[in-house]
Amino acid sequence: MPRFAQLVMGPAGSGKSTYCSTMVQHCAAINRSVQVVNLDPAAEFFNYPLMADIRELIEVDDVMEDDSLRFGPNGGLVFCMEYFANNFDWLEDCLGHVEDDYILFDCPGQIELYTHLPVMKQLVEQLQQWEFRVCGVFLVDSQFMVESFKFISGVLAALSAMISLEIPQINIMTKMDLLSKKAKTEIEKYLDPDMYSVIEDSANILKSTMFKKLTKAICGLIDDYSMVRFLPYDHSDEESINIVLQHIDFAIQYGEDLEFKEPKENEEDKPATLDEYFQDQVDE
Ligand SMILES: Nc1nc2c(ncn2[C@@H]2O[C@H](COP(=O)(O)OP(=O)(O)OP(=O)(O)O)[C@@H](O)[C@H]2O)c(=O)[nH]1
Ligand SMILES: [Mg+2]
Repeated sequence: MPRFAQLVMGPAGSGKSTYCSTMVQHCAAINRSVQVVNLDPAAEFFNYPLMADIRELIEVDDVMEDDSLRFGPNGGLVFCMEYFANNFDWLEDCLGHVEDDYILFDCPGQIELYTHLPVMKQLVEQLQQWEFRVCGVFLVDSQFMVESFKFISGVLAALSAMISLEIPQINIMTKMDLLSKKAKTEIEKYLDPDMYSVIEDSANILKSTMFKKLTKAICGLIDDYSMVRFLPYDHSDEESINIVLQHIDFAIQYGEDLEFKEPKENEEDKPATLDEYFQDQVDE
């Protein structure tokens, strides 16, 4: 029986922890069991129940206060994540083996974790060895995506995570509720981007021919592979949460080989057949 995981990634403050907590609530409402593991050694507050917490293994504050290490906050986080990568057996103990496991990993916001450090890739490989089907969920704040240049750098950040992890990845623009009406119409063209219109937009702003050419080449490359699309996400809109979940389920084929489970109902009230069930509905 496969197990399922979402690796919730993205720049600092993009809404990863909020996403995890709304996803847990949404899944509870539709009767699906989802658990969250905190992988941010600097996190302080959560509004979701934790299945496991990396701070039980190592905390950034301890690393920074250690006289022999003397790290700052970012170096401290990198040290913690490397320590984590050397102690995956801690995670294995925490995860145990629950039937139909579905786990969200709330990752830290340091972008270098998704660009050139090996720890996330090592985590993916380890999860795959434990029979997890892993989907990357890359979040970017929609407020930082409304202009062509910001959009290009957001796409490149999402792409570098995709390339380094080699797993299916769903990209999400968060905080759609914070956009003005004008920005909302503006952003629609960036969700399923036509890179040639992005080139035109940026050409009007750029003065240097050299950078115009570079932007054109980058946009052309993104368009050729058409690998980057974004789903809009608003944590207060059930429909947007549902659409995101459906895309992720599809990417990791969740539900295809689940065993059918009887709903937990009072045996006496339970209709014996589907026909009886529909008849009950009509009678009511
Ligand atoms: N309005 C609005 N605010 C949001 C949304 N998602 C997140 N936020 C807010 O954005 C801020 C940052 O959200 P977090 O979920 O902590 O972001 P994070 O990516 O976990 O941040 P780090 O772990 O520090 O990298 C919080 O104040 C959230 O309430 C959203 O969809 N809409
Ligand atoms: Mg967080």
